[in-house]
Formats: sequence, C-alpha cells, structure tokens
Amino acid sequence: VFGKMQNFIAVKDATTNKTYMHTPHISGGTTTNPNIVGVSTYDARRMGETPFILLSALFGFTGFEVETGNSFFADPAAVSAHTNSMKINDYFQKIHKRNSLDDKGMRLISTVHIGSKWNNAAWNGKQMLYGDGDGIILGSLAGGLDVAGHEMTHGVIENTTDLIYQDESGAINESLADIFGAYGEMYATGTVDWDMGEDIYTPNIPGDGGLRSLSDPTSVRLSTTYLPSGHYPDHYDDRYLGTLDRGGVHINSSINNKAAYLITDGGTHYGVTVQGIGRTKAEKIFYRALTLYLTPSSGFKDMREAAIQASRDLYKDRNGQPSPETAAVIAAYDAVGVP
Ligand SMILES: CCC(=O)Oc1c(C)cccc1C(=O)O
Ligand SMILES: [Ca+2]
Ligand SMILES: [Zn+2]
Repeated sequence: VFGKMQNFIAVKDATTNKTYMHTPHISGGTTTNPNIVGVSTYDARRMGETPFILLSALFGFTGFEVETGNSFFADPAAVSAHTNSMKINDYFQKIHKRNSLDDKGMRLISTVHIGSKWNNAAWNGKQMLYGDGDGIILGSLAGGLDVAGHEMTHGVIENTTDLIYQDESGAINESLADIFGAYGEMYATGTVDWDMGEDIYTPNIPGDGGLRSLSDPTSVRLSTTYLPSGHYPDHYDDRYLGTLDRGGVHINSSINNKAAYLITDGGTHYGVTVQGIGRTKAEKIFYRALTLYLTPSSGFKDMREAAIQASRDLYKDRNGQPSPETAAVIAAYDAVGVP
C-alpha cells in the first residue's frame, strides 16, 4: 500500500506488478454476502483518445500507473472519477439490486486525462473514459456525477438490451443514459436536478445549465458538435432526421428525456397534462423496461410500449382502468407525440 486517503488505497498488483488506485468497495448485497466491487482508476497522462481506445481494445490497456505517494491522490479528476463510480454503483445496487454494470460484480475501471482538451467522456465497452475538457465549453468531465452515471449506464445497457447506437434505438440508448445519469445523481445528492453535466458545463459561466436539460430540452441550444443551429427537440414531430451524430442519437434522446421528466415530476406539455408519479416509481418502470422489454432495435414506439408494459407489471390496472402510474406513462408519451 503506497498511500492512504479516505478509503482509497494505491495497491501494487502482484501479478502485473502495476500500481493503480483501487478500492474494494462494499456495496449492496446482504450482510452475510456483501457485494465487493473493485474500483480502479488510472491516469492516461493525456494520451490521445484514439490510441488509448485502440490499445484498450487490443491489449486491455487501462492507462498508466498511478503516481506513488500523494501526488495521485491530489488529482481531483482521478478522485472524482473514483468516487463517482462508487456512488453510481451504489445507486444500481441499492435501487435496482444490480451488482455492478454486468450484474456479476465487474470491476469499475475509469481512466482520466484522456487526450488533450478532450470535450468528451465515453464508455468504450469495458470502462469509463474522461477527458479534461477545453476549460471553456467543458471542464474536467470526471467532475460530473451525472456524467459518470451516463457513461456507466451505457455499460448497463451494453450488458442488457445493447440498444443499437444509431437512429431511434441510439436515441433511446442515449436517453436512458441521461435518465439513469440524472436519477443516479439525484439519488446520491438528494437534490432535484434535471440538467446533464451542469457541474462541468462552461466552467467560467455559473448557473447556465448543462449540456442538455431533461425538464426543458428546448432551453438548450444544440452545440456545434451536432447541428450549427436549433435547439434540442421535446416532441417527436420535431425529431432530427439527418445523418449527423449517428442519426441524432444525442439530439432525439431529448424527446424520451422529456417523457421521463413528465412521468416523474408531471406537467402539461403541448396541452397534455401528466400527473407525476415520483422518481422512486419512474426509475423502476424504466429499469424494468430496459432489462425486460426493450430489444437492440427498439425505437420510440417500442420504448412507449415497454414502459407501459413495465408499469402494468409493477402497478396493476384496477377494474380495467390503468393505474395512476400507467396513466402517467401513457399521457407522457402522448404529450411528446410518440404514438
Ligand atoms: C452527459 C455525458 C455525455 O454526454 O458524454 C458525452 C460527451 C460529453 C460527448 C460525446 C459523447 C458523450 C456520450 O457519452 O454519449
Ligand atoms: Ca445533473
Ligand atoms: Zn452517451
């Protein structure tokens, strides 16, 4: 053990003789059989994202060894990535009884300082990756708890329905990553927050929201990454039908995000009123829909049907009438124009 801060330890892995930041995190499970999920964080030392992703895919490369002594622990990006992955893991363990991203207790691996001014975070099929941001549009992305939730949900999706990352199924993939990123953050912080990435978005401009808004998608301009102009859509009739962004996966996700917001908090949208049912019910409906009813090619209509079926399973109809929970799901998808 090279150093100890809070419950972080840097360990020398006897087999690989590598040192990295590792925590045997006890989370969920039962008193007699706690789930111990390994959490490990590495430093890419600004290696480019392309070579990193290639080396990761070819050789399982995870980054460079952690600095021994205290310098590593002083690295806010590393500490944030590490603690955020534990918090989101706790959310899936406690709320959804899921033992890590694969439900088999897989190690949670993060690598920070990927690339140079990289305004991205990603799930590369094996682990979470975080850029440092350019300091203007984005700050260090590891600083966003909802960002970690988003990336880790990509891991959950890949280990469950594995929604095809293109067009409508890709938008549902992206939306569920935002939805569970938001739910996970709200669970961990205990505060209501429907913005994505607000903690890392435009670090020099306080209070200007995040990359996306689930409560009011159209309040956020589409960044130049996707379209030169316009706002995120909040109705199916306004969906993006072009080829940018793999068919708008980060654009049309906002339509389903709005539905999730309405189901949770309620509201009137394009004249349709939804009675919210709260996060603790809404998150169960979406998790059941994801793990039981969606398929890799599921689009918006399938998402609507999956959420209604999941709700019917959890909150039974009464004398032929939908429960308030199912009524909220139906009204929310009507409100965003998903038939
Ligand atoms: C909220 C997390 C997020 O959106 O991460 C991405 C960023 C910042 C850029 C490009 C792709 C992603 C992603 O994970 O989809
Ligand atoms: Ca947030
Ligand atoms: Zn994503």
